Amino acid sequence: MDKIVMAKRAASEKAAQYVRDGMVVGLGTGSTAYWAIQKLGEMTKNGLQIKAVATSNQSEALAKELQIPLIAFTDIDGIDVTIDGADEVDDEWNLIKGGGGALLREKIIASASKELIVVADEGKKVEQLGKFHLPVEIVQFGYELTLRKLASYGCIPHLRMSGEKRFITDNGNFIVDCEFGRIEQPSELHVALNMIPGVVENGLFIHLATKVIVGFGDGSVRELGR
Ligand SMILES: O=C[C@H](O)[C@H](O)[C@H](O)COP(=O)(O)O
Repeated sequence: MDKIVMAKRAASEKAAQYVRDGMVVGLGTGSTAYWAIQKLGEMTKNGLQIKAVATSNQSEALAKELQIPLIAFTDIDGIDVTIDGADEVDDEWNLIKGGGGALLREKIIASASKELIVVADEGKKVEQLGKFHLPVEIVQFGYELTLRKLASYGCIPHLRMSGEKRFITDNGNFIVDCEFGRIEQPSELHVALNMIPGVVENGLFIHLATKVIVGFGDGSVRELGR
């Protein structure tokens, strides 16, 4: 198995150990969270009793395929634990997410979770956020204007494409990948970007992660301390 895949899988399988009978579990999105969902599928097959909510149509489909029981939001008060990946994690455990375009649903579910366990390969750990272009979900109407506003915050905005077409999120919106280079003040930027009319949500996850598990190419894992 490829070393990065091994790292992603190891971190995800470690995170799954925190899931207990009776929990409501948030299923993340992406190539790392994929392994957590796989592991939870195996655990439910072996008798683990959980109910899950998914952060994307893709993860929901995978959960169904693995026969992980899903529950409607109307039937839960909150979420016990969510396991999700990240594109970048800094020393404060602030994150950039949304590389797969799922940031809005991910943030709604992370915000409703008592625990957000972030699973990542070692390449995702950074000292400062911003090398990865920050994904921002925007409504389609007037997107040219929203792009200009985003640029006024010091980034080069790239409207995300999927082949020849514009990428459309599960919520019917566009994604703009904002090239900042370095993000000096993530908390302030997070608030400022969400104030722009047309912006639905941005991929900065500030103080939401409660645990970060990093996987390595040799299959070992490390839980980060703060
Ligand atoms: O929109 C996608 C999510 O935020 C992913 O969790 C993030 O992009 C990390 O994905 P991956 O585990 O595939 O690197």
